[in-house]
Amino acid sequence: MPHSLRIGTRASPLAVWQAEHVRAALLRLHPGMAVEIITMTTSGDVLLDAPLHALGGKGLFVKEIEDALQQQRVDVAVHSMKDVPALQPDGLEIVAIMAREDVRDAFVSNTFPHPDALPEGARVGSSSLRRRAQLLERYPHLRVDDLRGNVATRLRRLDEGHYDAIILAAAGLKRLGLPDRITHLLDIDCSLPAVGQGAIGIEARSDDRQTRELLAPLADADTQNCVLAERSMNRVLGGDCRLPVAALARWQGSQMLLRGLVATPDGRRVLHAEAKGSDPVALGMAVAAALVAQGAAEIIGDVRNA
Ligand SMILES: NCc1[nH]cc(CCC(=O)O)c1CC(=O)O
Repeated sequence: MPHSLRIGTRASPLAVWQAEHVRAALLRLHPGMAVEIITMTTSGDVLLDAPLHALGGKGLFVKEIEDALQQQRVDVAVHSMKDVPALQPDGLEIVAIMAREDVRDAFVSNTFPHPDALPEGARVGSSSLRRRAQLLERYPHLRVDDLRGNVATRLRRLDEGHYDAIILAAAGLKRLGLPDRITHLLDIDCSLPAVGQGAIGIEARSDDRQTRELLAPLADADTQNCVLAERSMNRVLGGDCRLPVAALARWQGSQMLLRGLVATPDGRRVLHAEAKGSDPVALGMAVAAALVAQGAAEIIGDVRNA
């Protein structure tokens, strides 16, 4: 057992909470181990003015941390799986995905109890094309405006009156001890979550066997298979968190049910597909193929070129 381990993470309060969650789990297994958390700023944190989907390059929130991992400045990287691109860089591996928090999106408003209550022209803050598309499909009378920044920043912008409501991941609000800010949890039929939403991923160097073995027990097999299925779908579609792509896998007995969605950002075309299976990679590929058969590749191509 190494006597010390360095965890790299973004500096946002949510990211630090997640890194501390990993540290606490490690210390339960190995009391007395020295686990240091090293925070870093990523380009996703710096480039706050541009809407997320307009920024080139994938993995804005993970790249700098992965660089530190490859350069051995840290031994472990902790990420929100939602922010981890479909393709892994050479030499790095997600060695464990922990048990999932609430996967749903949360509607947060100081005025309106439910999105049904939003009047014509109400302003909803979200920079996610996935959330925008699903909101506009159901509520075409709304105005969806960009909103970036960490959870506290977004809540402050809402409280300052820049928006009538905002949409955030329930997982982030719960982890930060802010569940009271959730006005209404959106059913997955209204807002299918992002690939990997609510799951924490732990990454290490592929050749660092000792660290990998240390981390392996933190994995939750059920969550890991679900996230694997979602990511398998996303990999086929070439999706990342900037695209209007959603997926959620859940266990139903001995099988997973994977639901996938691809939409135009205006919500006028929304493609759905679902399938059941127990092999996560095959399941993801099957749902992706069903979406492609309905025109998903064209929608994604148009968004990329926009
Ligand atoms: N894109 C930022 C991000 N990455 C992960 C979460 C929430 C936590 C999670 O989904 O695990 C958030 C904030 C949000 O979408 O509201």
